[in-house]
Amino acid sequence: MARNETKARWLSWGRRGTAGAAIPMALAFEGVTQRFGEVEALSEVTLAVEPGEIVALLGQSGCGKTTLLRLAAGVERPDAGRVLLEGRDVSSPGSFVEPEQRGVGLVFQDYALFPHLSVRENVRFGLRGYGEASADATALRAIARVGLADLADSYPHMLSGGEQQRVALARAVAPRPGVLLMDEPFSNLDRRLRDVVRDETAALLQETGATSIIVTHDPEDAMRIADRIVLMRAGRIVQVGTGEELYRRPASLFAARFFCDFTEVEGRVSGKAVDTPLGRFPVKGLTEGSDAIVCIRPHAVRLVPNGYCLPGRVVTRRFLGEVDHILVAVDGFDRPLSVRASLAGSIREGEDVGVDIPSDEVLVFPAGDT
Ligand SMILES: Nc1ncnc2c1ncn2[C@@H]1O[C@H](COP(=O)(O)OP(=O)(O)OP(=O)(O)O)[C@@H](O)[C@H]1O
Repeated sequence: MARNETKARWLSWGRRGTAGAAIPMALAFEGVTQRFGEVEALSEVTLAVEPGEIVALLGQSGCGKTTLLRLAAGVERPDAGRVLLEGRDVSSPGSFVEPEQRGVGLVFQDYALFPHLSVRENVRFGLRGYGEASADATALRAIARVGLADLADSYPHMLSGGEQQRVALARAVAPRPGVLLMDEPFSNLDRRLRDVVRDETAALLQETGATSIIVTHDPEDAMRIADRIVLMRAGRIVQVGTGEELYRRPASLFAARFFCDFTEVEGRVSGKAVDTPLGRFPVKGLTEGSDAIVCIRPHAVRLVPNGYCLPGRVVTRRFLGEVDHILVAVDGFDRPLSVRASLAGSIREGEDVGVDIPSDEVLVFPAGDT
C-alpha cells in the first residue's frame, strides 16, 4: 500500500478499538519476511516485545525499520511469518486483524496533523468511538499533558515543529492504546529541541505504560528513550540489548561503529594479542595469524606527560564545552588518534605528550567483520 494512502486510511479509521484499552500488550514477530518486488525488506525477523517495554528499532536508512513498524500496525501483511498481539495471531499470510481492531497507536514521521482542524479537533479525531463530552475531556487532558493547553484552539500551521510533534503524540496516546508505534518521531526537530522533546516523550511513554516501538537512525535517541535497542541491518536483526550492552559489548564491528567514533587500527593476531602500530592488545577467540581491527574509544585514551607510554604530538585541539576533542599524531601510525578529554586548557597544539591506551578499554574484531 502506498505510504500516503496508508496514512489517510489509518487516520480515518479513528482507532475505535483502542478506547479504554490502557493495558500494555505483548507484541511479537515470528520469522517475518517482507518483500517488495526484488527487495527483501525483512528477512525472517523474530522479536518479542514485553508488555510496557520501550523498544527502539535502530539502523541505517533502508534496513527495514519502518516496514517492521507497519507490519505491527497492520498496514502491511507479511509474505511469511506472523505478528502476534497478546499471543494472538494478527497478521500472517493466512489471517489478518484489521488495524483499527488492534488497539495500536501510530505517530507518523511528519506528524500527519490535519491542517484544517485545531489542536483539540486533531486530538479528538483519534477518539471517535467516545461520546461527545468524554472525547472532549479526554482530548483536553492529553493536550494538557503535553503542555499545550493554551494552544488547544490553534491550528497546526500556527505551531512550532516541537509543538506539532506534541500534538501528534497527544493524538496517539489519548485513546490509551496498548501498543504505541512511532516512526522517527524526532527527526524533524533541531538538535536542542530534539533533546527536550525526546525527554518529554520518554516521560510520557513511561507514564502511559504502553508497549512502545520507536524507529530511529540515531543511537542517542535509542539509548535515551528505550529499554532495549534492536539493531537492524539489511532486513535482519543483528543485535538486541540495552543501550549499555550494545555500547560496551557490540557483537560486531558494524554494531560497534554505530555507537562510537572509534580510531580503528589494523593489526595481526599473534600469541593471544594483536600487534598494532599503537601497541599490543590482548584478544580472545581470534585465529592465530589472522588480521584484526582494534577499536579505540576517544574518551578511553589518556594523555600523560611526555616521556611516558607512547610518544605523541598534539595536532589539533577543539573546545567542545564539557570535553575537548584532540587529534594526536603517534609515531608509526599513519592517521591521527582521536581523543576526547576534559583537560581544563592544559594541553596546547604542537605539544609533545605521552599516550596511554588502556587495553581493557579497546574492542577487537576480526578484519572484514563489517
Ligand atoms: N512500499 C514499498 N515499495 C517498494 N519498496 C519498499 C516499500 N517500502 C519499503 N521498501 C523498501 O524496503 C526496504 C526497507 O525500507 P524501510 O522503509 O522499512 O527502511 P527504513 O529502515 O525504515 O529506512 P528509512 O530510515 O530510510 O525510513 C528499502 O529498500 C525500501 O526501499
